[in-house]
Amino acid sequence: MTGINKAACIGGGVIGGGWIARFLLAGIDVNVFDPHPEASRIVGEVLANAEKAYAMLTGAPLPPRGRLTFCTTLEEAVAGADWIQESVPERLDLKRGVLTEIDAVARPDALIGSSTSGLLPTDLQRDMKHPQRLFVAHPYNPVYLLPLVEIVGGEKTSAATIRAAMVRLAPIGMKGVHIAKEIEAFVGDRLLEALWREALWLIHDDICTVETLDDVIRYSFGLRWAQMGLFQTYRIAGGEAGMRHFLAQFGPCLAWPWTKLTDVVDLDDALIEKIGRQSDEQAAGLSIRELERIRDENLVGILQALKGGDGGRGWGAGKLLKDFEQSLWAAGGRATTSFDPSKPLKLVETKVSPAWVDYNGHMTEHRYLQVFGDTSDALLRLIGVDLAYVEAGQSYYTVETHIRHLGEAKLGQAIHSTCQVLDVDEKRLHVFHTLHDTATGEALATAEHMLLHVDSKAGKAVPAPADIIDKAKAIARAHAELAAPEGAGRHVGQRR
Ligand SMILES: NC(=O)C1=CN([C@@H]2O[C@H](COP(=O)(O)OP(=O)(O)OC[C@H]3O[C@@H](n4cnc5c(N)ncnc54)[C@H](O)[C@@H]3O)[C@@H](O)[C@H]2O)C=CC1
Ligand SMILES: C[N+](C)(C)CC(=O)CC(=O)[O-]
Repeated sequence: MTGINKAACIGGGVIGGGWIARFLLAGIDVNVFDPHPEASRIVGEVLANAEKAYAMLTGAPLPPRGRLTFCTTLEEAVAGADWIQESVPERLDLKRGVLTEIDAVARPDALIGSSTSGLLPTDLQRDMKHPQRLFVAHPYNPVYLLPLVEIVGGEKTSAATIRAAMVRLAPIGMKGVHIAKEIEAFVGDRLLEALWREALWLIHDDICTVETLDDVIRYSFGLRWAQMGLFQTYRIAGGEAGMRHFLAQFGPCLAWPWTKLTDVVDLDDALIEKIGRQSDEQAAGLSIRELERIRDENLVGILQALKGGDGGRGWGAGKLLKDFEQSLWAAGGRATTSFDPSKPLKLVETKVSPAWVDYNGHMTEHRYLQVFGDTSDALLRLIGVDLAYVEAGQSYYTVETHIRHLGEAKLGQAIHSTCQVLDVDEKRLHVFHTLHDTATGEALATAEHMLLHVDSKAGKAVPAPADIIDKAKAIARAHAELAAPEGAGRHVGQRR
């Protein structure tokens, strides 16, 4: 088994809530145990954020959302789960107690991950009867958008557990990295804490305010780090001589008195008050929920930009997103498998993402083509032209497109596309797509395309196989009974 069938989340706060959303939106049923009286409200709010973000992140067909169940005992929550994620507060005694309780009632083959930010798995597994299945699965906030999970084993964790944990992350759109040796705070939080310690000194010593410090990050290396890490960035900074030159030039600076990294600032009342006040000023009245919305929209935009990186192949977290989407398309998800012949096919449902909006405040031109292209792709999958078919050497290429813009699609608006197949022959597929406002049904744009069946290696049009043509013709026959779409056959400059 390489996927998670049922998950249990013990603790449903900031991180537990993020895990719950990640699992549910990947189609996995989740049981939750959290004694907090408002746990279901808090989880509900995180889930609502996650759903908004996913609607903007991807047009790929997500599986039906998993079932969410709040349980009154830990035992009830853990029953039947094959991945149990502990996300209770960061206290060794509390986590040990909870993990030992999980261990006593979990399925023998269940994997048990801890979200701890820095505790050693060896310490966490000390009292467990089956410690071989406990590992650290350290995520990043927001768990539903940031894909990384640091997987760390303790002295008693089995190699099989680590392998099993790693393979189960890809199907939920995450990237596991196995940290070879356990160490407090692993890799990510080691780095973040070094930065955090130095940042607190800079505020303490009145070198800058929290806002200036954040500006220094987000207008410079913060942007770089989303797409290349520290070492690849510095390799480039070494110029043509690369990393070795970089180390020769900047290595000696490490011995200069640049940092206070080894000292820990005293977070006394005065410093807490100073940081709190400056942080309030920086927030300028925005609530945590509003800041989360802005953060999520920005992360969606960055992930989408990275999906188009490296010449469209996708780069880093964007490549991971692209691969995840391909697996969603391959799995079919919500894609139409049977169709109602009395209507055009409804093929793509999505929301207008922040990265799609232009200076006019509405969806920019090329995103229309993107949605219409996705609509053609969905139609092709429906008639059997899927990734395996394309990899085997044949495909359909779009050779002509005419888009009409009839209305405006605004940020966050729910939209969907429909397709009417106008004509099919052995090489050609003539389609008419319409983009609708989902709330009103209003047509926002139409696109008419001619697609040609090609042998990709030979680079020339060839007849499609009979089974593909038969499926396309069955749809075209049904669609021939519908009224011809208004606007079909129009060209630019034509009188209405
Ligand atoms: N907040 C962050 O940025 C990150 C936190 N983490 C780690 O995730 C874990 C959870 O942290 P947060 O979600 O931030 O804390 P949180 O305080 O938001 O949530 C903790 C939740 O655990 C619940 N809880 C307490 N005792 C419990 C018990 N015995 N059984 C079940 N639930 C219980 C609480 O009611 C609360 O809802 C910690 O280990 C933390 O280090 C990891 C990555 C990032
Ligand atoms: C502050 N923190 C140590 C809990 C942060 C993390 O563990 C990871 C993150 O999301 O920054």
